[in-house]
Amino acid sequence: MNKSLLPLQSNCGRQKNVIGKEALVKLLRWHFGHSDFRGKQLEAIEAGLSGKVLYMFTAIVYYERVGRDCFCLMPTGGGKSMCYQVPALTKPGIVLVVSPLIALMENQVSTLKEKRIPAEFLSSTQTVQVKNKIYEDLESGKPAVRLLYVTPELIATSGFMSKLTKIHARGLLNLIAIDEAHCISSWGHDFRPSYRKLSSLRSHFPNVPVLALTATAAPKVQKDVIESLNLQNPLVLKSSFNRPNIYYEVRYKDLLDDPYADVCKLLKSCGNVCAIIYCLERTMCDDLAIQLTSSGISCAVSEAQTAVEILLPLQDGMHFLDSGIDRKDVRVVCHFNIPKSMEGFYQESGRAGRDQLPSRSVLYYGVDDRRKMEFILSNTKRKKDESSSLQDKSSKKSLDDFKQMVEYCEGSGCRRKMILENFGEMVPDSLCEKSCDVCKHPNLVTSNLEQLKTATAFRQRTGSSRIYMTSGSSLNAGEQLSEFWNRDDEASGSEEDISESDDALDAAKNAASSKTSAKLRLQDKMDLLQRAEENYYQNKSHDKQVNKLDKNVIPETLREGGKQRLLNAIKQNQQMVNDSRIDIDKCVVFLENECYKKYSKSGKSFYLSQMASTARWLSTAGPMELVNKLSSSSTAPLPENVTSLADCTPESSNLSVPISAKANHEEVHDNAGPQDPIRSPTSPIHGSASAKLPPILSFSQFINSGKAKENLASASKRQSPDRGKNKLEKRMRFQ
Ligand SMILES: Nc1ncnc2c1ncn2[C@@H]1O[C@H](COP(=O)(O)OP(=O)(O)OP(=O)(O)O)[C@@H](O)[C@H]1O
Ligand SMILES: [Mg+2]
Repeated sequence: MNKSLLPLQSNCGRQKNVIGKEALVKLLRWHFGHSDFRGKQLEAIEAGLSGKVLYMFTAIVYYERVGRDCFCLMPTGGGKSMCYQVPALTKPGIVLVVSPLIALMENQVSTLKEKRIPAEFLSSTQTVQVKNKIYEDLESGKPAVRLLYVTPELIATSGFMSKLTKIHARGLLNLIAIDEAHCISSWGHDFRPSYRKLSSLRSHFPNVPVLALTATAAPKVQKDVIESLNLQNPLVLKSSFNRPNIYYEVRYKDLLDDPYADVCKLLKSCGNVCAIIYCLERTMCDDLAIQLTSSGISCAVSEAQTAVEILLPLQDGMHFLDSGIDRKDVRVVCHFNIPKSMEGFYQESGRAGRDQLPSRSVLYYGVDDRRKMEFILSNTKRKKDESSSLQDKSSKKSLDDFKQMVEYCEGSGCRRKMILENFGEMVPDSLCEKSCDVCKHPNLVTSNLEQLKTATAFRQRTGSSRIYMTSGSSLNAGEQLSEFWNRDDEASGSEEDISESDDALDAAKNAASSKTSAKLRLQDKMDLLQRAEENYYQNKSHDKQVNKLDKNVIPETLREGGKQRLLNAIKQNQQMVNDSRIDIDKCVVFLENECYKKYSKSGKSFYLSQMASTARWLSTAGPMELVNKLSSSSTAPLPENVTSLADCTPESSNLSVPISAKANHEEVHDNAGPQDPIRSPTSPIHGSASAKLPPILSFSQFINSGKAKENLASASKRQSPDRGKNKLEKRMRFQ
């Protein structure tokens, strides 16, 4: 059916409730196909349309306003958009919608256009012609557009404000909707400084109702939003935050043999569904992507979001998050690391089941993740406190917020209740109806929590925490690709320097809290880390309770998945693809083998991290960088008989690539001589001889060799004026 706008009321402003409920429901059905309003939608719509209100603007100027300011709190997927889209259909003129994301605006505008509702957005991504056309329409005196989406940045420009003022002067600005209004509050989890500028809207257009919408329920945020937007006597509407169609569950990483495998199993058991996995770091996403791919699950690492996500299945190569597609049928949302706050967790898990069908939220909780996050947050707080004489309220809040998340994971009460109470909603125990793991399997959860306690206590006693290291995610030209750390980082208090050993953690925490220890000497840090590593290896063999030896096995399927990933990374890199000197397959085999050789003893996490870093590096490096890397990695070439990816197993090649230790690089260079590593017959790619290289260093050996080297270097530095050069560009991270 060819829909057109329903006949509109043009007599608004002179009577109370300009357009009645029936007419609004009719509009809803006609344009959006929904049978009735949900939650507080109708009240929010009516607030904006309600009868004339007389306001005193200054001591002597009075003005009339049709409609009332409104603060509307509705859960994710609750239908907030309808609260400003329906009013746009009730009378000529425009509804201005401020939205934080261009992708969101584009998505909503195209959906509205499909429904033949005239909507446009203005953003930096559009051509001048398109923008001019929109402006022409707005200035025409009878604009066709009903919904105009803009960014907060545009509101701050004088050019746009003067255009808006003209529209308003002609009586055509009907409503100002501020979507995701929590972005204005520094208490919120998504603060956007540009939102602060929106406070000017209320004073510029005192008689236009403002509708602030958010799914962030913290009372502090609500107060802050209302004050910052300067809402006048707003109608405050709050819907329940309960998402009855989401089943909440926590899985304990420390009790799982392999959390990666568990995610794969979980997703496979759900069938061919759309899912999102949130991780704390991109490297972990990369690791997961490798695991999922090798398990036959199609996935992609999201580039667009600050939160790193993995999506499946890929639909015609379309990443729905990156393209801003608002999918309603996400069935599973996993958090592979504990989120920073309940607000963030609620928002992200709330992406599941926006179509109201049964869905799952699964949070993988690990004690190590918790410690890492605590360290990051206290370190951030320390830095902020040091750099500002004023107490930083937001960093203290971050720590408190995180505590609530820990309680969610470690508590034995109903998860749903916990979420809702966190948002100030008191609910009866019966509300959950066994739709969280605690209510459904109380005995199992209690036993898991007991085991978790025992395992944690055991590890505390024995100091058997693991140290996970990954390479830095952004490598500058000239930096070496390495799993170890940047020794120059020691004074920076980098958020990435996390110790997992209790000893080391305590020391690191102390470092975070005391000013003097902020300058913790590199030597101390190394000692701590070395001790942690020794503890780890000592205890590993006795660690019968948490037997994780099988974690170190790197199966062939994983290796094949990894090679495929490296191959894809090179293929993304046009320079490499177009360089006829490069034999891509052989490069892939060589690089994967390099990672395998180095990490087959240390474990899967080490291997995956290095593979992920290599893939990232490959996707952007130039051909010469690849040449340099191969030549500096080893003189050991691929055996001549290696012609395919499958040929190159550890047994079939004699590669041993100690790129982690600079000492070895230098030795290798000396042996290799200045050859072109690609063309040379003895190059890693085309060569045939296989040189015996020094053994792979353990972390302790590396440190000791580093110390020896440092002593040598400092002796030579004392003689050389060129101090500060040739620093080891190494970076360490714990995951
Ligand atoms: N009255 C209604 N009846 C049925 N479905 C509705 C109704 N109102 C909205 N919806 C549907 O609910 C879904 C979510 O709507 P919307 O995107 O507006 O939610 P939201 O509150 O803005 O969520 P978020 O916080 O994620 O932005 C959409 O698919 C929408 O079509
Ligand atoms: Mg929305």
